[in-house]
Amino acid sequence: MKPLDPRLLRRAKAARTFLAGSVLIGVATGLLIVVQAVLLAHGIAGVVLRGELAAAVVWSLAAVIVARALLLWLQEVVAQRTAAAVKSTLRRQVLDHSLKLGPAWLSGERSSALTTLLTKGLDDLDPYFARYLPQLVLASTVPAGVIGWMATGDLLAAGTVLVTLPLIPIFMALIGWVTQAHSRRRQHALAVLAHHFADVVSGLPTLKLFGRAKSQAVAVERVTDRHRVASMGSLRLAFLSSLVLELLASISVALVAVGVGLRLVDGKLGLETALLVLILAPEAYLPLRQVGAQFHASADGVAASEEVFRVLETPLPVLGDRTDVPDLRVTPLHLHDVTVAYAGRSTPALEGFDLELWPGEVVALTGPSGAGKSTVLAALLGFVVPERGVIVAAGTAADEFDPVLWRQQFAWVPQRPGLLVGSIADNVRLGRPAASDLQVRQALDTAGAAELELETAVGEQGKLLSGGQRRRVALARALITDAPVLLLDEPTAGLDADAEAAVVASLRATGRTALLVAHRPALIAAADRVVEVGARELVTA
Ligand SMILES: Nc1ncnc2c1ncn2[C@@H]1O[C@H](COP(=O)(O)OP(=O)(O)OP(=O)(O)O)[C@@H](O)[C@H]1O
Repeated sequence: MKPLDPRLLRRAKAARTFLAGSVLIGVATGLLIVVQAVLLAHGIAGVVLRGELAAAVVWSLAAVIVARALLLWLQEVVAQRTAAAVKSTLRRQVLDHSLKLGPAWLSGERSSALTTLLTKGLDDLDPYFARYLPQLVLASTVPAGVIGWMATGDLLAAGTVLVTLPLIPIFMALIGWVTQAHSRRRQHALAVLAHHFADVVSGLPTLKLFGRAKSQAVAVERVTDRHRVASMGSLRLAFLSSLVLELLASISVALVAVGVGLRLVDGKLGLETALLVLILAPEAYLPLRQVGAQFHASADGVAASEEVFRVLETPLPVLGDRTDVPDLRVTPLHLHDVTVAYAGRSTPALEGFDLELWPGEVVALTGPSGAGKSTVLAALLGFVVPERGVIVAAGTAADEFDPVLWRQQFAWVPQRPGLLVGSIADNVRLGRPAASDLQVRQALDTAGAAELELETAVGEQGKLLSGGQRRRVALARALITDAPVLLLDEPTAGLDADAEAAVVASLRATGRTALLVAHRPALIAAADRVVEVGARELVTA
């Protein structure tokens, strides 16, 4: 684990400003430490040798202490604000990047692990900014100033500190290697715990039905235990390494003290200089020791930020930028030899697929489960990039167009439509935010959802609605757009025969081009053409 990840500075502007501010505060703190030691040594020597304590020394000492307290407060305030700014910057960047990587990438990630990373994971960066980084700056500024000043009074003591001081970073680096592995293990254990828990909670009704709820409780216990063991391991390591660093620093200070004491007795060193060296010696080691201690507190945050960079460094697909997207109301679409392979799969999900989609026609895609029907829709929407083959509109490959403008040509109802918390009307309006209540009502009626009230709550992921109702709300959301092509993945699943017939009739009445993934005979029969995915041949209905 690097003491300071340059990517953090590169990605978050707030971190750069903070580091610059910390260096200024670090230099000022170093100066104040030396001034404080000089004043203390002068004051104590005055009392011991002359029996007097100058008021100027007392007041100056008080001023230095107040100034140090103010610097500490300033550092804390700036650090907390920086941590908040960096976390929100990283969160925004990860969300933006995930959106650009698209649904195909997201489906390969564990959403619960990503959620944990963006919430609790990044919160672990607080101690990194509030404690570790300021201490790291102090560790690289204060010892230099302190040793330099010591050298002006006692070269031998300064030499002793100079020789023993590097031992601390060497031990810290050794401990760092071990800590890194521990932190990764802990982050992994936390991610496993998060998605295991999320899976169990979402599957609780099924588990109860099959009488497996108790055994899952045992599994959750096991995963929790693994997280506990990993956390305890990290704590053990933190305590042990603090012990080692404290011991090293104490022995080093003792070495300096013995030398100073002997020379003081021999009369080779004045009392004031000896006091100055004795006061300053621990100050040289303190920032390094503290850095070691804070390193553990922030290791989890750094591990989380590494995970963030893994996401941010996932290369984005090359996106087209042409804005002259043809109007698919009048332009046919051609899919030629389209082959799509998902990462980590040995066989392509869709192989050598050909299709012509003419304006206004209703085409049904059929084929066995897993044949690649949904993948055809994903390829049209640009969510997956074909490994081979091309999608062409008006003589131009679809991937040359700006994807946002290209997708405006389509309205999509996926197999599992994502509904947001809010009312039915809110969800339908996602298709056209300015739609009036009347237009929302009409879209719902056309989608066969006449019985649904506009203000009915849909709940999280549409959980307050039945499966069929969710699909019809999603269908209404697609219909209310003015997209010329409808891509509908089993739009009538969960509907009874009458409702299905009504939906099919109203789909036709819109006059738009529709590509339907269809299993049910009524839907297949209603299409102008049926294309079997996986068969590479067109069947006319
Ligand atoms: N994100 C993904 N990552 C890896 N493999 C995937 C992904 N999505 C789909 N697949 C695989 O690609 C193949 C085609 O999937 P697709 O969903 O297109 O099939 P489908 O014909 O729509 O199936 P169904 O009728 O069951 O919905 C399947 O073998 C599936 O396991």
